[in-house]
Amino acid sequence: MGRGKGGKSRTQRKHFQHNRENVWKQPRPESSSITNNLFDIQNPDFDHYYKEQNIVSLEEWDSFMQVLRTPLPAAFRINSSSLFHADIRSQLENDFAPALQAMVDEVDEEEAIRPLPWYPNNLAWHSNFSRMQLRKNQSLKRFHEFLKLENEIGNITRQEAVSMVPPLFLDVHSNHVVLDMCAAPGSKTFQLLEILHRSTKAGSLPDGMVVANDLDVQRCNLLIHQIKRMCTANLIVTNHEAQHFPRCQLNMDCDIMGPDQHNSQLLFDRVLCDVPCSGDGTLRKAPDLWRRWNTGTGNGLHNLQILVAMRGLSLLKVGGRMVYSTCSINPIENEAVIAEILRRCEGSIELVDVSGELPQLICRPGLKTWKVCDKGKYLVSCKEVPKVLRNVVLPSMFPNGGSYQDTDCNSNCDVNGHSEDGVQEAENHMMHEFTEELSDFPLDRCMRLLPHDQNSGAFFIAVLQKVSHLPAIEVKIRKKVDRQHVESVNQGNEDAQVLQINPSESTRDEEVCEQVSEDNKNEPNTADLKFSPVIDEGDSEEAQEPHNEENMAKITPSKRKLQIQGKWRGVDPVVFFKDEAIIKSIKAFYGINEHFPLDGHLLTRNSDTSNVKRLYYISKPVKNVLELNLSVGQQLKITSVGVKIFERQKSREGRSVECAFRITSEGLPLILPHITKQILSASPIDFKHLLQYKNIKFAEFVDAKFGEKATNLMPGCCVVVLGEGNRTAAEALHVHESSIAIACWKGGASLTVMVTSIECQELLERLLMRLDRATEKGSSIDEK
Ligand SMILES: C[S@@+](CC[C@H](N)C(=O)[O-])C[C@H]1O[C@@H](n2cnc3c(N)ncnc32)[C@H](O)[C@@H]1O
Repeated sequence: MGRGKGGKSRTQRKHFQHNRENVWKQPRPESSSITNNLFDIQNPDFDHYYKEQNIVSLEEWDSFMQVLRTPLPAAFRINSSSLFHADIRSQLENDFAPALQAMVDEVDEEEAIRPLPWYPNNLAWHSNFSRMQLRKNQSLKRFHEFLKLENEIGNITRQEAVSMVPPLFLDVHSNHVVLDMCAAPGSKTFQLLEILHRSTKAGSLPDGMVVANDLDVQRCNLLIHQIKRMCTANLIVTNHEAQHFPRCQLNMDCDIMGPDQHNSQLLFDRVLCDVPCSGDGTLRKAPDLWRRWNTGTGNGLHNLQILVAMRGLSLLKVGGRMVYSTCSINPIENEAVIAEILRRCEGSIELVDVSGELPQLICRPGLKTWKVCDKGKYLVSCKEVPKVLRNVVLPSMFPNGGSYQDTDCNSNCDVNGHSEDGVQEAENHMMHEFTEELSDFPLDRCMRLLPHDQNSGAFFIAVLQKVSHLPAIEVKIRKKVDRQHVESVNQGNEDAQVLQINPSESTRDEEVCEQVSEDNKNEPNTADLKFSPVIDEGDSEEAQEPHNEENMAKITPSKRKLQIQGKWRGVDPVVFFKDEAIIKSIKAFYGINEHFPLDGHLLTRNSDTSNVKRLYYISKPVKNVLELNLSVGQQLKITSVGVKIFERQKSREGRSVECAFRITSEGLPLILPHITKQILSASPIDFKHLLQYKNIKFAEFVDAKFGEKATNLMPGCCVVVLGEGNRTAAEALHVHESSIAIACWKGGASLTVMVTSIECQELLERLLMRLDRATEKGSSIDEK
């Protein structure tokens, strides 16, 4: 195929330089991108604030700011679960890297593209081009097209380099149940799923799973769209406020989880807490943030961040790990949050030193001291905060925390140091000379990634380990609900076919405790509120939460109202599909072996099970969670679950065949190793023709035998595997000759491909590249 090779062409180089100049018009680095013409890339408040915080030493300040003002180089990750990940890596190493390098050699000393040294197996790449350059520069067109196509297909994910770090520190194993609390748009969820699937053999599914949650429905949909490319049966997507993520806790004596799963609450081995933040670590990517930057944003998010992190820790198993991360530079959203949760957890949580885990990653220790700023006023201790500011400046923002109850100092003074009786306490805070606080916690174990260290965005990461149950923390606002005599009744899940999702109209109303909603996140609640939703496993009020209607009468009316409202509004129900006749017909038609259980693993999102259009496959751990969720009154608001595996063929042809359910592209990789009928192996040339022409008459296949076999298939859906032609599909799969396969429709006289055009195009290109390589290899062997 006529793909460009790495040779240096003078015209190309000239063209590249010309285009590059078009993009980077101004002298670097002060204003080095088109975007920088549009936005003011400075903000005196930002400079002042971060100089006060000693984010970097004064000697480093200029280089820090210089890099922060340049556009962010694009980075991307090869999805290790893709069939073609090795092909793509090799294409980058052997084709794009030398070709792009040849273009930039005389312009720049930095490598055009290179693998990120700290990311395993050369699967993550840094490019020395900003997104804008990739879009505008003609010479980069081929590379840009490649990135776009592979991203769409799901072979790569375009993601900021530093954002790839948190999942790596989570130490996920294939049997872990993982919660991604603020997951959308899903780049880290994707990574977590990849890690989970990494060590599972073809044809089997991991014992673990991911619950990806986000507050924003639209962003949840983005995540679903992203992850669809992954074809996983081990994911549930939920839509809750993370700080009120349901506990799904059963009465302790129940053991509905089966002998291999003793938990009666949905607890997690790993939690990723990538909280909403002010995002000033992304200034290189979003320069409009310069204009909007102010200290209020971080201050306003601090309390929500604590609540989300505390909820995450309470849902974490003892011994489990949680990673807290933000793309903010601000210590109020970072170290202050970590210090506060360590304070609240009283030794049950440890901050882990992971500095040796990714030795090539350049990171700096977390800060141990910082200041709180409100509207230009800098405060070093909560004792210094005047009464009028106590709603916005919380004690938890200071290195040593504290409480306004413990301090009467300044209590009569307003923000300018005026006391209530009108007498000015001149320079009040000066008089008291509060000393800067230094946190006692080992906050230096937190990690700060800064832009000028490795030409990236900025990020903050803290790794936390739960060493024992959390202490029960005082909840002031929580209404008293007497549930002592309430028995938790576990409605037998085996006869409940329909999982009609949780009886509550809104997540906000779901719990009785005080909460900070997304809407009022910039207005922190009363500062001395020792609120925390933390009541750990076992001693939680919710531990005895009743879920049958009889018991509803014993709890508060408002709670009862919420519990019996029916399914979540606007969300499709999750229904176990149990139509034996259909399941039997699918099994028989495709000859699905017993290693791939369908019973209990198929779902629909339609309560009218007589008219099911799509069937979703779920893995065993997902099944366990759904069953638990059913038993606890369907607390989870599930927007997506499992992988679409079968779809009813609506056409006239579909109605006349023995099995109207066709295998979907997403479901094919999952079921492929388990089907024994309706499957054929095609020679590369016939496979290629199928992708090229989409529909081929039986008589027109190059391999006449293949045409014959295709004629003998039952009418309806079938699968064509790329093989060497003379093997059966089962043999082809068995010898790992290939797991490249496509779903087709066997009609009266021809085979029709049932794959989208873009997938066909990508598959065709990959196939042609492999054929090219095989031919090259063959000819070099011949030459030898
Ligand atoms: C930093 S982004 C997460 C990025 C994501 N982890 C990724 O890697 O693609 C923060 C997310 O938190 C969500 N969010 C904001 N407030 C939330 C809350 N109270 N509970 C759950 N999610 C929330 C936002 O919708 C946003 O998608």
